[in-house]
Amino acid sequence: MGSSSCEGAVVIDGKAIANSIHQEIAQEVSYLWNNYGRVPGLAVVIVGDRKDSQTYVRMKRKACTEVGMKSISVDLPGDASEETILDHVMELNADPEVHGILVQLPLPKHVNEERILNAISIEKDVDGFHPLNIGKLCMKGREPLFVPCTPKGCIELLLRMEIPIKGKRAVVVGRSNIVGLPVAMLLNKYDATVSIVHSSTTDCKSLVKEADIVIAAAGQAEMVKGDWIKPGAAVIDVGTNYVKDPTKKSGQRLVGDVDFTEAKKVAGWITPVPGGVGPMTIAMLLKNTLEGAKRAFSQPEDSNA
Ligand SMILES: Nc1nc(=O)c2c([nH]1)NC[C@@H]1CN(c3ccc(C(=O)N[C@@H](CCC(=O)O)C(=O)O)cc3)C=[N+]21
Repeated sequence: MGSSSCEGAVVIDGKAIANSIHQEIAQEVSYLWNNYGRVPGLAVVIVGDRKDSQTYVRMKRKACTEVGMKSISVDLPGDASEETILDHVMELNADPEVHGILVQLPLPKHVNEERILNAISIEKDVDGFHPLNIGKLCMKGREPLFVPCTPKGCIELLLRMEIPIKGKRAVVVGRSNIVGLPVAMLLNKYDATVSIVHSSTTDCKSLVKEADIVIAAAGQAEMVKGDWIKPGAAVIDVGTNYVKDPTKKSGQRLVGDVDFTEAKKVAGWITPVPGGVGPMTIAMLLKNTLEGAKRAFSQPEDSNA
């Protein structure tokens, strides 16, 4: 399970792997219900009506209820003030039925994103975006309370496909706070030798070509070409770029940061878009929420315990 291959690389079936993780989580949720009489709760906050954000938020809320968790929805108008959003975060921080808080990004331009993310209780920071959680992720011998979902999903794919990490060369394309940087730090924790390439790197291609593991997270449609890939490498494509496609009813098509058709011919493993990292991001969000709930339930001072 979890892969298929006819020509070239093994295509990693992220959707199938995410589905089996959902099943594992659903079992743990029913165990918690049977033993504690409580279920994990995930609050998803959305500000404004961006179409892509609404799609992702809908998927997160649906996945949450499907595994038996409680979904708490906070939908605010695009002109909601920073104070209003902060008030909602504070209320969720104090709510004993909420174990995870996700504020969908990007926030409207008038809102200071950093201020909102800093206000989320680190015990409920299921996105893993709080600076304290990111800081611990980077430090030797320290463990954050939560690892960011997309980076955690990339590692989970490598682990479940039994792709070796220790001692291997990994190259991360992109250095965003939510994917590139944390995934590089995680690969470092798993003892890969990690390089990060970005918009100011002079020769991305030759660096990527040395990699046993490539994580493409630059947000540039199909920028990683087939001839950038070392034969047999594992290629994990984090990109979610919508490009114009007049042959589609919607007029657009979702593509990754990797030229899939060409890279598949040389890689050892490759993730498709869609159906690769995307579903894993949601599976890891549920996993983080479950972990947060288990920590809360095992605390004697927890108000509902
Ligand atoms: N606070 C916050 N946390 C996030 O984790 C977060 C966020 N903000 N803002 C936006 C990005 C994006 N993101 C995705 C989640 C699932 C898919 C996913 O499941 N994609 C499907 C396809 C979906 C489609 O067809 O549009 C797939 O790749 O197969 C993609 C992207 C989470 N993000």
